[in-house]
Amino acid sequence: MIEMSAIETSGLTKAYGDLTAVNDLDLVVEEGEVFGFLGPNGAGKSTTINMLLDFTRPTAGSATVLGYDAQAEADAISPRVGVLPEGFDIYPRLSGRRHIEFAIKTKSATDDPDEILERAGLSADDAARPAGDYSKGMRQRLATGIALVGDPDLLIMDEPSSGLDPNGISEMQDLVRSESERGTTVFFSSHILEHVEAVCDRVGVLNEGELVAVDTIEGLREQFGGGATMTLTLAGPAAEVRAVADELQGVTDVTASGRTLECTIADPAAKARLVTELADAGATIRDLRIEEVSLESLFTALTNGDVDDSKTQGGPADAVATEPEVAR
Ligand SMILES: Nc1ncnc2c1ncn2[C@@H]1O[C@H](COP(=O)(O)OP(=O)(O)OP(=O)(O)O)[C@@H](O)[C@H]1O
Repeated sequence: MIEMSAIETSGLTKAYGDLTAVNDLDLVVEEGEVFGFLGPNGAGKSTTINMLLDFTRPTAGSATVLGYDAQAEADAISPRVGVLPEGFDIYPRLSGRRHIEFAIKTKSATDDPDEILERAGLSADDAARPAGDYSKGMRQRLATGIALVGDPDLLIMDEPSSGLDPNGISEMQDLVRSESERGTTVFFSSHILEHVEAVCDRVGVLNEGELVAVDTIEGLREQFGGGATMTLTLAGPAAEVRAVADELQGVTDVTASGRTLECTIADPAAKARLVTELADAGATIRDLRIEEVSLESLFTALTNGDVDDSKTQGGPADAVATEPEVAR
């Protein structure tokens, strides 16, 4: 069998007049991956998804989804893809269960509605109630259930955690994990880094229509972050053992003051090595604190134009990762 990527775009571009919403996007999402598609509001995430689903036609470039051409073979794609759209309309008077039954019928699928409801996290009682009475979280679960109908090979979720409380977010993340375990590829778009990093194998960061980074979160930290800071409290004077830290590869900056040794760690593997080597040198470590580079600052650095000037247009980011959710 030929290796196939779940999503592959090549030079994918969408311009609205003077505005280039998506610019020359080359992206590969492997089968079985949970891929986070990250970017501030207006970065072009929804436009990209709309092109993958043939809701919008690209101005240039092409895309394949599950091996099919997104434009020429859209009919082959839609039955194999589950979509959780950014905004989701319900029929207020229909029960959640009826929504699911309707989706099964429309897709000519053979799913058991109860099984779908369970996977989406809607209880039988809630499923019997009119969807018009649902909370934001319950609506989101219903929309997810609908996306799961037909056992899709690819699940595309546009801002799935938008408007959810922390509990709802963690349920959504559990769902992504369990669908991924079933073998489904998940493409998860969000403007909030934390929501993405908890579930994604890799992330792609989109800014002003351009892909500014694709990597694992760990990889992004190493590539763009200032690493971690390790603060050790020793039993004796830190100056006596600071040479150990100075000489260790992956440790870039060392300060010794009193019994405190503070080290900047560039290579994650250096953390454990530092502890071992200090102990070998006879130091007693009384306490240890590690501060990772904050994810927000990483995301801000990636989307405010100072990572790679040749790729970004500069100018402030439209939004920051910590921006509170606004109801749509
Ligand atoms: N139909 C359209 N006509 C004109 N401009 C559009 C259209 N759709 C999107 N845009 C513009 O394209 C850019 C990208 O929008 P898009 O909705 O893809 O971003 P996004 O990353 O999904 O943002 P959000 O997180 O806010 O949904 C924005 O500047 C938006 O205003």
